[in-house]
Amino acid sequence: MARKPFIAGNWKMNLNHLEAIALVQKIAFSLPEKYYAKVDVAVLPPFTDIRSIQTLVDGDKLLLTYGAQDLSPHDSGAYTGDVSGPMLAKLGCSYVTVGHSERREYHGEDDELVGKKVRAALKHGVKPILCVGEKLEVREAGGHVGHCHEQLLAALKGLKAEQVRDVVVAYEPVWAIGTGKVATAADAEEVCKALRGALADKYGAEIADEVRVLYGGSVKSGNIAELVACDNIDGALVGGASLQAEEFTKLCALAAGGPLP
Ligand SMILES: O=C(CO)COP(=O)(O)O
Repeated sequence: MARKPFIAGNWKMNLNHLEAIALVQKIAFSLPEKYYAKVDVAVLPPFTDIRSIQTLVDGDKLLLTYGAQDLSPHDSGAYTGDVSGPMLAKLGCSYVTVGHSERREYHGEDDELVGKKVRAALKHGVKPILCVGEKLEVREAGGHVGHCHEQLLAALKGLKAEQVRDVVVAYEPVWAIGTGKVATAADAEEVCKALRGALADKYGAEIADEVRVLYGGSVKSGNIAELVACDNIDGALVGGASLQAEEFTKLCALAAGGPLP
């Protein structure tokens, strides 16, 4: 089946709500509506920006969607500093990243917690973008496919096949994030193909065929075309390049198959 490419901009801890409005306005202005027939585009800003973006997207009826970068596994309660799935749903979030390597590294998130967050997102109709990826030493030892496979299945544990349809998987090799070292298209395809294969074995070919598998790690307008040309790479989770309107627009247009606007 032909999966529609998907480009998600993970802003990480960048841009206040005023800067967020300016960036989304620029993207909306420079990427004409016709491109959205061929590519889905989302931005994933910090929590403090989401309400402003919701107002802008709703007010101007933009085709771009948005989401968050994390959520609590709980729906409400005494969890100081956390933000819940129902809160994100109320803000119109379509997506939430879960299991990003920066959360695994700086907040000690393990596969069990990541799995709880995946379930919390699905419960409230927010699609989780489940990130998996190996560190450099794992790749050098040749363990990358096995490592990502394990992270994927551990986070999806307990889900019904029907629920897995709504999960987006993102393969983000840790050594390629923010380093300018992009995995070659062949390296990325090897893992994305294996992840889709694991989904097919566990949940059936039909579901595996539908799930979008993204690549992330130093994606730019200069390398997006060869990545999305791979059979099993359905788009990208973009960090640094998603903070520049012109570069991000170019990248989205190329993922749509061009031409540049
Ligand atoms: O972590 C990433 C997206 O989630 C990738 O970040 P960069 O595109 O800045 O390498």
